[in-house]
Amino acid sequence: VRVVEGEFMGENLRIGVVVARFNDLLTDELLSGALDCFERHGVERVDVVKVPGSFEIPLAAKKLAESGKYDAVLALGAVVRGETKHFDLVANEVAKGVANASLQTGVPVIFGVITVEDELQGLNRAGIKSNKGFEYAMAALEMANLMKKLK
Ligand SMILES: O=c1[nH]c(NC[C@H](O)[C@H](O)[C@H](O)CO)c([N+](=O)[O-])c(=O)[nH]1
Repeated sequence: VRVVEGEFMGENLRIGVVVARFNDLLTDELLSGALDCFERHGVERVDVVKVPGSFEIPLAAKKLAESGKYDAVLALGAVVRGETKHFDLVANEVAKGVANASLQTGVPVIFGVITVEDELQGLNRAGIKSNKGFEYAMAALEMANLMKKLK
């Protein structure tokens, strides 16, 4: 049996990050966790693109992916149901948009958008209990390295 999987080395990788400003109390934490992960794995170059909200992530993510300049793109956002009536609309559109950006370009686009009931749940995922940003960055590293093996 031959198992193919991506390692976590960051040397020679170029990663693009798209982060939404909406709920930046949470997304700033996700971003710092992701940047910490990339730095500690020796990623050579990380470019960060900021967008107003999660709904705008797919367009920016697709632009980065189709530029051919990145081995993987990480999408970071926080959709909080809380006061939002169109929580499901935003969350579903972002998930679909991120998946399409990846499939249409052949570049891994990691779905790092936390969808939570309220701010506290968000904070638990953005630093109190764990930092999902770091975890999503690991997925970006693994997929970037895996793609190089599948070429
Ligand atoms: O990233 C988010 N954007 C949100 N809305 C903004 C949306 O992403 C767009 O930026 C906006 O609709 C303009 O296109 C959110 N809510 O509506 O609650 C949210 O929870 N998270």
